[in-house]
Amino acid sequence: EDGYRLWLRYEPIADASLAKSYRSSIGPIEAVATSDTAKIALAELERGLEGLLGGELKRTGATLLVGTGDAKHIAKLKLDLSGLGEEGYLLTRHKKNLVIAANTDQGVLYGVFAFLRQLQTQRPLENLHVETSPKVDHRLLNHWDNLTRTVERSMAGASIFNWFDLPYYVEPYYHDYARACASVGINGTVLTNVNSNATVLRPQFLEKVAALADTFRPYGIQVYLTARFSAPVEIGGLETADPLDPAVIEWWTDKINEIYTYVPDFGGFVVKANSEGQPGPQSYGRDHAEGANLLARALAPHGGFVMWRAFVYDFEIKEDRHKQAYTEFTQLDGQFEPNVSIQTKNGAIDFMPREPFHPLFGATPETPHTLELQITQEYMGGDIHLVYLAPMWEETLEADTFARGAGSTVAKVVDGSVFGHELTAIAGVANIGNERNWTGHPMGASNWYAFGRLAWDHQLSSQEIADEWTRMTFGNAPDVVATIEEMLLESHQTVVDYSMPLGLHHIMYPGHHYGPGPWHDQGRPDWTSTYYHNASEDGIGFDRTATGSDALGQYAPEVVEKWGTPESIEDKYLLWFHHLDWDYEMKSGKTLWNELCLTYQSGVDRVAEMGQQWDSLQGSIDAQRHARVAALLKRQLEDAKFYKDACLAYFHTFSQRPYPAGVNAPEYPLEHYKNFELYHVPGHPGEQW
Ligand SMILES: CO[C@H]1[C@H](O)[C@@H](O)[C@H](O)O[C@@H]1C(=O)O
Repeated sequence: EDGYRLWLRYEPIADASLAKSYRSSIGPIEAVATSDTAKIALAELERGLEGLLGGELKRTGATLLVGTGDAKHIAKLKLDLSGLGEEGYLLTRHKKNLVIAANTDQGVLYGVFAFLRQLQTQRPLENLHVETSPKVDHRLLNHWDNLTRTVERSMAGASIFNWFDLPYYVEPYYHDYARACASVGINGTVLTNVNSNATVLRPQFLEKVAALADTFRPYGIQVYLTARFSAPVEIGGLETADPLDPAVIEWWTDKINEIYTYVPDFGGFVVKANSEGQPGPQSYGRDHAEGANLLARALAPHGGFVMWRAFVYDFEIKEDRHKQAYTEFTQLDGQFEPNVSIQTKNGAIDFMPREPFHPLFGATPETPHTLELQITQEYMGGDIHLVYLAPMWEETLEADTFARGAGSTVAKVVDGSVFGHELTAIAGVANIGNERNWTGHPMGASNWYAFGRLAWDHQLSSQEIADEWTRMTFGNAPDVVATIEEMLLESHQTVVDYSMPLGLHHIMYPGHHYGPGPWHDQGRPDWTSTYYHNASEDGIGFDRTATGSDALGQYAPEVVEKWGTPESIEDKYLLWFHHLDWDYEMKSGKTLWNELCLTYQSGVDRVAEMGQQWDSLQGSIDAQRHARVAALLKRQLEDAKFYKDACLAYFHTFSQRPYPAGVNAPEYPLEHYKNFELYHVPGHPGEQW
């Protein structure tokens, strides 16, 4: 399977004159490789150059100088590496020599990947000067992987972590996973699902965790786990998990000390507490801070930290779900230990195709936030639909919270600069499994790649990242690059348009979350589609202004002003905050009903166009990957039509207005879509085993 190599393909550079010029700039490598990390870096560099340019004998340039500032051959260059920190690197030219330098071997490894990326994307080396260090310290994948190897919400096969064979057998592909992560700067991985039980904390499993940690360490990847709050009861034999109970405190302290005997550089925990049925401190009349601090205090002496999730809503429904996290966490600001970060999804509901940024960003000056993004496409077609997510992440990162005046973007809250936080982290829920190409959809790898790149530098644009990934993955032929880039960059808006346009949300089919279910009433409002779209003869949309749930009131006044009226808010968030008449006149001059129909239709049309664009690349891309994407685009087109038809057929029962010209009316009556329960999805990826 050709996709296995991801973006690290190192195919020979096809352009002969470019290859020649590279060969004349890059000669033998001078490096000191004593640590495992340095050895990996050197091997990667040799492998990359060999693949891209051919063996060393073909290269005629001056010595490529690689190493840390204290190595003799680097020290004598007198480079200023003072701004690079622990992980940054410098790519530069010193007289005739090209240089890859850093303060640590880890920085050198990142520098090597970056240097190879220059060649893979065919950038000139004449004036090479790249100096960069990560804006966020902890850049993690979160695996929603269960110990049984099922994966929640991902469709790319079973979990890559083979808990059955560990620690005896360490799969060679763990190295490939770590290498891919390191190549984009990911430096942490949470091995277990936030919904996991406590089993992984048993000694027999800690041995397995240690084997993985040992494998990942030379790639600069720290291992983290999820901590089930009721572990002291489940595996510790205690009667309570009350975070203030001395026996509980002692149990966690011992457990954490024990973990560090297995994994001396263990990163810490992610915790889902008092959410969707998970146990938590509130089960004992305590609050999130008391729960988080229990773990944080025991981790602190070892340097670990806690990512306490803000994705909280529980069986007792208190208010618009949009508001709950803000209500609970703003009250606790200032009460968390310094090694606690609140892990907050990009939006306040749940990884919808598009969400306005979460109002918690900027609202807890004393407590840092780990931004949680979803790389897996839970509500966006799983590993079947082509959706490049970086534009969506960019939208969140660039959103202005106004917490300390204009320019207090979510990115700057997360990177610590708005409130001066030291602890900075960003997490992405992984989309990989044991599919031979890791992600199922060959284009899904673009999201793994983009996550790492953005976590390192949130100022990179989604366009730049798409360009890099496309060149590295499919080659530099201009038509291939231009076509794929356009497909990628428009794909997120496309999925929004054919599924939940104009600020609609949470109207997916329950369970598998793959297809539409706007008619669904699940007996509790926070899970029910009809609650979120609120369609009736009177119109559609969720009034979250002061006349409604007033979730809008949780944002800064500047945001309230912008989003507070249907006239001033961007169309893309309109129905998220406003309930409007079907005949409401949109900015385009069309009625809301007509605009809704036309937007759904344009999403479908765009998928059809993507199919044609992809067909035009036949012969320019290897047959295997071409065929797979072509086949998936066919299914995506069917699905997009189904989504549109089901939603329009349903909304039409309320609007009772004709379909505007240019919109294909649903093929079947509403019942057809309602009865299509499983929607080609064999079970649902949320299943717990
Ligand atoms: C891991 O559980 C997930 C769950 O599958 C998903 O449907 C939900 O919306 O979000 C949860 C969460 O983020 O905790």
